[in-house]
Amino acid sequence: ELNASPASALVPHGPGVVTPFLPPSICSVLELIEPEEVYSGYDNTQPDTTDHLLSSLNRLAGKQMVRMVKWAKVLPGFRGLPIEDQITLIQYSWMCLSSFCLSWRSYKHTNGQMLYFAPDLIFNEERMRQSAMYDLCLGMRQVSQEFLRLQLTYDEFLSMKVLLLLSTVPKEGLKNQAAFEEMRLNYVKELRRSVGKATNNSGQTWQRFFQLTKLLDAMHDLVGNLLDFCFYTFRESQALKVEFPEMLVEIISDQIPKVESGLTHTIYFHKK
Ligand SMILES: Cc1noc(COc2cccc(F)c2F)c1-c1ccc(CNS(=O)(=O)C2(C)CC2)cc1
Repeated sequence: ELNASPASALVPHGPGVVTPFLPPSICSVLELIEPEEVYSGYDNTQPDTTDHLLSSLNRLAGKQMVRMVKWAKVLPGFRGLPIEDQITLIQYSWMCLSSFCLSWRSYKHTNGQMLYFAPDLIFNEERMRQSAMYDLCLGMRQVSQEFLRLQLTYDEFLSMKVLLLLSTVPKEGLKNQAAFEEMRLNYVKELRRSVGKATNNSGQTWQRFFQLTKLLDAMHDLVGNLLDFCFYTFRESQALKVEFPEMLVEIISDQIPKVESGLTHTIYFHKK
């Protein structure tokens, strides 16, 4: 239990004064390790053509992936998993994590009105249409509007994000399934704690926990459609003139066969 404060760990503070040493809470570590916002480097002097928008999104996604891997490596509990399981979990959940962070930025910066991919790449309705992903963009904007309706807190967002990293696994199980399940349970408890804080542990706590876990389940359906679009664009990238950075090429080419041969399993909180 990462949060328990061992009574014995009292730090003497000069003669007679003892200040209890409390390990940092999980939520304070999650806040500390959260990556900074990334700029896309979008060239606004160029026209908003579909290939220019999508290639810029891909360049941005590649930069985000570098920070996502660094984040996972310092995520409490993640280092304790076998390296193969770490790679599998990131490979299976990168689109889900990227979309969830997009929804949070869109909620925080535009109140869910636009898609805030980056400070220099914000999608209004016109760009959503131009991107050839209008419906996907609308779906993502709905998630950020749900954050607004719920007034999602930062700590709830951070623990939900870790649960998304731990929600898509190989059908035949991970190398160390037990270690994974223990880590996942710790973050379900962490989400429960964050929800308790957000509701002042009132009678609303369980209702809110239900709503947030429903929202996590809904993310997977939206991201499934995004992945279909991603795999299509990736396969037709030459014809569509959409560039993919090396980081994405590696992840997507590894992920396509596994997803398309049904080797992945998504863990839902609620039955369909
Ligand atoms: C960056 C970034 N910030 O959030 C997201 C995920 O969310 C969405 C991405 C696109 C449309 C949406 F409506 C989303 F909600 C990304 C992101 C960008 C590109 C790729 C891979 N490229 S791709 O083939 O999927 C594509 C999109 C270029 C066509 C993967 C993630």
